[in-house]
Amino acid sequence: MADDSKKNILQCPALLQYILEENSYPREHEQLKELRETTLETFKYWSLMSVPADQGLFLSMLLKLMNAKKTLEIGVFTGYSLLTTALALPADGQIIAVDVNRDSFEIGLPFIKKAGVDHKINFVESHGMPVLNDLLNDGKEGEFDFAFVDANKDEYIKYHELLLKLVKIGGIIAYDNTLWFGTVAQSDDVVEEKLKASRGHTRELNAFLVNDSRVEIALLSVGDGLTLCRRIK
Ligand SMILES: C[S@@+](CC[C@H](N)C(=O)[O-])C[C@H]1O[C@@H](n2cnc3c(N)ncnc32)[C@H](O)[C@@H]1O
Repeated sequence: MADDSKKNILQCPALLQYILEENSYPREHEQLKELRETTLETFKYWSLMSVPADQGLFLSMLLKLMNAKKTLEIGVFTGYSLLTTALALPADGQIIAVDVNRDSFEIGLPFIKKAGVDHKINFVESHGMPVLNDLLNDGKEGEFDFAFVDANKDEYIKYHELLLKLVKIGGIIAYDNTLWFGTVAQSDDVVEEKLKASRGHTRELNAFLVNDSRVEIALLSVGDGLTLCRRIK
């Protein structure tokens, strides 16, 4: 099984294997499967950065239920969540996808092209904050139906303030990894050193969102934790 097993809130490997192998992989788009396998071969352990297949199926259904057309993504890596989004949007859908590293996006790009959805994607090699600020300065307030944030945890709260302006009322902002390997529920002294900083940022984000009356929230225990924020103000 792919490294999906390591960064997942389900702590029961057999159950996770059942969900992935007997439910999600059989329904995964052929190009998503190829992208996932190439990511695993290329990045080995670090392929766990990709959104897992069960979460991908959920995101796809959500985007279709919302009739989403214009979306934002911060944190592309090789493009599993990006290709998932591009496949779910209508033919005239548009995604602004931002990542500081173009090289990993290029690894996934052939599969995005093979799936015939590259025309929906505008990839921007940049940090997330300047792109969001530019969009606001260009008058794109309220233009987006959906935003997916899967990047540097230390800026999620800053992204939130800008995304609340860019995403329309009724639209959804989704934050990935909001359970951070389950460490959010552990005491600091038992958490592995390399996970500590993002654990702190994630706990801060979760506490912030609970008190944010501008959004309705749902923290889903899928993948590594996914928080949906529906803008209501
Ligand atoms: C967990 S991976 C994204 C995985 C991706 N959503 C997928 O399904 O494959 C995180 C990505 O965030 C990018 N990143 C890190 N800091 C960033 C920043 N400040 N702005 C934009 N992207 C950033 C990294 O280069 C990396 O590709």
